[in-house]
Amino acid sequence: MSSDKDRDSASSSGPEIATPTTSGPPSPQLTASQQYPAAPPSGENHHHILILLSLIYPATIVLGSLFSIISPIGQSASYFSRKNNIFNVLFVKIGWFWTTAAFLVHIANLRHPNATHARSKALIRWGLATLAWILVTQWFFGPPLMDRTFTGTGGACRPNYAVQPSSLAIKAERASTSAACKGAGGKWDGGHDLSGHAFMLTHASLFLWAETLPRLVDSMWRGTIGPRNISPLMAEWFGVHWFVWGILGLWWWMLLMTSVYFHTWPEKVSGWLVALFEWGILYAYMIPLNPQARQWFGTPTV
Ligand SMILES: CCCCCCCCCCCCCCCC(=O)SCCNC(=O)CCNC(=O)[C@H](O)C(C)(C)COP(=O)(O)O
Ligand SMILES: Nc1ncnc2c1ncn2[C@@H]1O[C@H](COP(=O)(O)O)[C@@H](OP(=O)(O)O)[C@H]1O
Repeated sequence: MSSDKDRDSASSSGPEIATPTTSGPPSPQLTASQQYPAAPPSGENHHHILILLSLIYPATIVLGSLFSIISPIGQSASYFSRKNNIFNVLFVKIGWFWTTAAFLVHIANLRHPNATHARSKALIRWGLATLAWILVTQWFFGPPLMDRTFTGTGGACRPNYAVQPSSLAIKAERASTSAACKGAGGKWDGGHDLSGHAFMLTHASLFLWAETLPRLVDSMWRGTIGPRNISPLMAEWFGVHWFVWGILGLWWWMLLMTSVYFHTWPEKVSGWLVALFEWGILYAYMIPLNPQARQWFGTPTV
């Protein structure tokens, strides 16, 4: 665990400050009535809150999966058990787009004294999260990791000769990705089918929490302990945080629905575990514990 001393010494050579402190200069955009009467939560507090928040996702997978076994509601069809439900089609299926849009709205509104520098570091962190998403779900020097896991554990695209024209059946037989298999009308069958939804929804949520937590905590702190100037605070919630909260809420609900209606236990758990990988290295380990990493990747800020 890094101390605040470490953190300060790392940030003294650059502007990667997690939150404003009483010793640092107040943001020029804050009026006198908005100045901080006491220190807002430190980077170390953010780290602890982030680790606690990350537990929401395995808990959701466990609860959803148990519900699907125990409850008659979980075993019967519902709107959310349909793959073509509007939230799946319009949001989750292009989930990285929505996550990126919410993140961009957040960094466009940073009120850090050196917001340009803070934004460029945030974009580097987004680039790393995007790379992880691409490698797992889109492309890994050919088929993505989730499809390689599937074929590596004995899965394959099985054509249906009874109903498919032979040209399509041959295409299905040769398919090495789930997208190509589906396109050729085959059945992606037999291997460990890591849940792309469990991966993407957890990965995107953890990324958004890590990036926006200092600002969310700071807003909450100013709304309770800090200066009670309600109108700028309301403007902050509705102008900045609404999009992030909306996406985080929707991703949580859709993860619950995936847990209730789709996949096996091991497939959901492996999707969740893979989602922890890049996030865990960057946000749970390197940024809090390694001053050099903070120089390279910056620190999520207000
Ligand atoms: C009102 C305010 C609006 C503010 C708008 C701000 C400006 C927005 C500009 C945003 C630019 C974003 C650029 C982002 C680049 C992208 O990420 S585009 C890629 C979009 N694609 C996806 O998100 C696909 C996500 N889906 C998947 O990965 C998979 O479908 C899945 C979820 C893993 C499931 O796999 P299946 O095989 O389908 O089961
Ligand atoms: N919450 C959810 N709502 C609707 N469909 C979901 C879902 N979670 C998973 N699915 C569907 O279940 C299949 C496997 O998902 P995944 O492997 O990404 O977890 C996918 O079907 P399709 O690929 O036919 O769309 C996906 O759309």
